[in-house]
Amino acid sequence: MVHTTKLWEVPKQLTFTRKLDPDFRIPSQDIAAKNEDNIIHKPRVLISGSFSWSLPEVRKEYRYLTSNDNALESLGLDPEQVADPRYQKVVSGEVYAESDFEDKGYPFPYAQAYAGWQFGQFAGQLGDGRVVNLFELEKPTNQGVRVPALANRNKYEVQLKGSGMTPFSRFADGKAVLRSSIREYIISEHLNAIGIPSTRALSLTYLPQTYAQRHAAEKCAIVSRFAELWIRLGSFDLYRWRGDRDGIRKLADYVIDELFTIDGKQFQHWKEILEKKDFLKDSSGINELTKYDNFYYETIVRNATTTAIWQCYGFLNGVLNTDNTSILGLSLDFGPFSIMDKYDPNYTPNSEDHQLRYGYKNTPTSIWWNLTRLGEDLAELIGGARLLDDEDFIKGNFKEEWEDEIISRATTVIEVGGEIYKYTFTKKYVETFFSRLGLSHKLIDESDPDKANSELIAPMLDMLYKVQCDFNKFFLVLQETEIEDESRFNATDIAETILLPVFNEDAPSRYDKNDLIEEITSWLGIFRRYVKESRNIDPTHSRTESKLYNPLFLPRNWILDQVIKHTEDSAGQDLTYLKKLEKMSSNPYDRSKWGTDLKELEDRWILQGDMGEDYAMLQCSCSS
Ligand SMILES: Nc1ncnc2c1ncn2[C@@H]1O[C@H](COP(=O)(O)OP(=O)(O)OP(=O)(O)O)[C@@H](O)[C@H]1O
Repeated sequence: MVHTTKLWEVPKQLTFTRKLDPDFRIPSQDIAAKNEDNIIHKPRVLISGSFSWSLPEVRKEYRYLTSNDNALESLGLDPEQVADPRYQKVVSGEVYAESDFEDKGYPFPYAQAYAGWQFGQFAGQLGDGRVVNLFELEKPTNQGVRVPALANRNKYEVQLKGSGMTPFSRFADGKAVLRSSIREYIISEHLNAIGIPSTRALSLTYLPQTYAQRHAAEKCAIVSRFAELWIRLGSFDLYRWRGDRDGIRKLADYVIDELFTIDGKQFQHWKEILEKKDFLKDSSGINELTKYDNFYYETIVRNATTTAIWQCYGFLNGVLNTDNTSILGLSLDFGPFSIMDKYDPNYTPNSEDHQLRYGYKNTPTSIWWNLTRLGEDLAELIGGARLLDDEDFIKGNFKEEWEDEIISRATTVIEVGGEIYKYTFTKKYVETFFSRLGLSHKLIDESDPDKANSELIAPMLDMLYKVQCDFNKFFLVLQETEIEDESRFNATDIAETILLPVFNEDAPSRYDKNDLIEEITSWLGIFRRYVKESRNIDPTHSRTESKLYNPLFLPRNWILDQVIKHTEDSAGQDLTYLKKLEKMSSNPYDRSKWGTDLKELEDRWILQGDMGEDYAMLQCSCSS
């Protein structure tokens, strides 16, 4: 579908600021516009309120670099407009340097308040320290993007990252460097294109005269990005910390009304997903679910789903604090992320995460840990189901005699949530690996998805750990390998001649090659049985469907580093590498969209694990 809408012409609104309370020091946009004592950019702790009005800081020079075609499509925007200065001034925030921006239809921007648990410790108030939220855009009716329809909001919230200081900047500078901005810009759209729920990135603007001190002085940039909602688990942590019962309820009602309600009825996506399981069967006291219980379970199911898909693609965020965990289960905030090159449960891309808290094997438990904090934030709402209409409860006149009942019910709701999380995670994990292996989901026993995990997937990962081949390439090679034809199937041959070269023979291995061949052969036998059963149970299913799930290209760390260096060295003048990476990572299943330029570079970038040890399993720091 060809869109003709121009960004500077579409109606723009804000819902968050209408439904939630402002910082009481800046109660109106007029006061923010006066900006006495630079209050909209000065860090401080808010004693109340969900947001502060703020404006992007004005920079000396803005140089528009690029926009993502899939993102333009999702927003229903005309792709031709990106060359127009009116478009470029919106996505860089430059338009807000003009005093008449409100007359032109742009609402006054704001920064959200939130808090967070970081590496297991409560960090107090955080908030959008280098982000301003600009406006909402209606989604076009025909969405051409291949992402699970998790959210049901008919609009996106657009914001800028790296746009300067806000009341939430704490001790930092409000800036984002070009390096981290390129990384976020590329990975957001790559994840979305793979089919992993994610916040999205629309554009990248370079600030050639703005520097930030990181390891060295680095040039800065601004990413414009969008999501159905930018609320994090940490948003709820803030109100609990403040002891603000009314704030928690308002925020929960906002999320429920905006996201989990269709035609006035609360949407119970989680119940549809878990149709076959009755999690409440053995839990006395919570048979009647309130809207807050449903909201909590919805958030659990969405996060379990996303976490499972991350694991199947080896994606690691690197910093999964509650302020980086989305209420909607979107991948969010891309710092030291990576896509794991070789299967290693102990891998973390974050060079500062010495405890491996956010390493591969600890990711599912870390997200559940965060969701437990959310359960505690919501404890009075999920525990006080019987009291939800009580006037004293609503007004926050808490009575001691309620306490036991609230604690007991909230504990049960959270415990049931744990079961829901475990089951949803396992089911999605097995389903996603089945898709990558070209197997029909009909083979999965819904009452016990773990069975296929222990029979097929766990041994596969064990084998991949020992063999240390490239994780993604394994699926690509396997999907091209004949498995079913009896006359052509010889597991040992396949192990030796087809799979072993992929298995990086030169890499040092603690395991004997013959033992490895035996293990591969044995696993191929199990896999072959699954392939046959898959065809028997679901004759319409074809193994080639795996091509829709196995990306031909991944933006690995070394590729990102190369593109960043090339773009930085040319001071943002030579965008050829960036544009090439953008095309390949936004269309990872479709080579025909990669363009005809830089073919040699393309050939190197798709070598997957064959680049050698120096290019694999790289780490980076949080500095951004
Ligand atoms: N350079 C900076 N200037 C101001 N605030 C910052 C800066 N870097 C990080 N922060 C703030 O510190 C907190 C944690 O930072 P983190 O790196 O997780 O988030 P972020 O990448 O800035 O933002 P987001 O989560 O919105 O992508 C956030 O509140 C963030 O706004």
